[in-house]
Amino acid sequence: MFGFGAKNIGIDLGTANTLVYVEGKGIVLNEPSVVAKDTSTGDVLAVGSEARDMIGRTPASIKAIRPMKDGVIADYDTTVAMMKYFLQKSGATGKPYVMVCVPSGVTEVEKRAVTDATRVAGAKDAYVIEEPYAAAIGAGLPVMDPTGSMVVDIGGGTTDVATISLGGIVSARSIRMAGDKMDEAIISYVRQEFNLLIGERTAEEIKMEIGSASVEGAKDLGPMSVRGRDLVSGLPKTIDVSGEDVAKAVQEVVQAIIEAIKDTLEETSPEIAADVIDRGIVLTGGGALLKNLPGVISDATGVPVFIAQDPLECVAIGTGESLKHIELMKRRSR
Ligand SMILES: Nc1ncnc2c1ncn2[C@@H]1O[C@H](COP(=O)(O)OP(=O)(O)OP(=O)(O)O)[C@@H](O)[C@H]1O
Repeated sequence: MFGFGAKNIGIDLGTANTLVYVEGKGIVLNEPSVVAKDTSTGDVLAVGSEARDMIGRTPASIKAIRPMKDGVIADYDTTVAMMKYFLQKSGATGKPYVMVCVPSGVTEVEKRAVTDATRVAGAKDAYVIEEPYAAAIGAGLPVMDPTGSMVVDIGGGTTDVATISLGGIVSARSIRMAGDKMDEAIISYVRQEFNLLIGERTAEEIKMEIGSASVEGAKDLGPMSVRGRDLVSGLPKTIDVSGEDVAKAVQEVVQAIIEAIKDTLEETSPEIAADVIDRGIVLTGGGALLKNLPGVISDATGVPVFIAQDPLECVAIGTGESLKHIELMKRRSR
């Protein structure tokens, strides 16, 4: 922990993870977007990693809450409590100006909820930046050049697809299909195929370890031993899940991501489409790490696909970089 005056701050307020970027310092905090609360008093008991470890393991008197859902605020008061904690933990002592990213295509009401929550959490003032734009900056794409770039940010709650040129978004799509939906799909697949009930943390671990975007490419992945509760006997049970099982489970989400990319490409001008073919599509966000995803997207679109360096940090880095233009951003987001 360290203290600093009112420096500008960038926050990637994600459905799965929140990252805080302090101007001049870089990323100083990266924690799960989870809050544990006492259900009777409403008191906050833990935030971040400590609270995440409680998911699925809390007694009736404690609830582990993920206050963001599908990229937007689902529980306002809990989001404020979480942001306040993260700002303090990042060492913010004065009242900073804060830039927060939001998925493209969110409503004005959803945007206002984010800026209000940030002010209530301690910001002097708050502004928003669109997530795919921040992701593109963080991935090092030439956003200001007269050349088209395409970025696909696959987070926990949303997949944001955008083409960018000359400092602005040319076309964009945001779908509420990303990492969380993959976890849900794995939970229902395991329930249907194996009569086994597993928790969301387990599903996420399975996805990260043996998840694959292509069934073909999953042959060498797994098997992985998975523990849960047998739906018939009600008792704990261990089963083996194969990479192909997981690939089949996440197919619907992968196809939805591909459709969003195709739709966005179809909407762009021939010049930008040509630039994207030349330069390729860049993937950011934690979902970009799903095995075989670049190959599957490339096969479906005919465009080369790359994963950005540090995909989980691109949005936070881009939000932080955009603080350099905070005066312009203030005018733009008004
Ligand atoms: N190796 C991996 N394979 C597959 N998925 C992964 C991997 N690592 C992380 N993820 C997934 O990435 C998601 C989190 O990514 P990220 O932190 O970019 O999202 P976020 O910014 O919190 O969400 P959003 O942008 O929707 O608000 C989670 O669903 C997580 O399970």
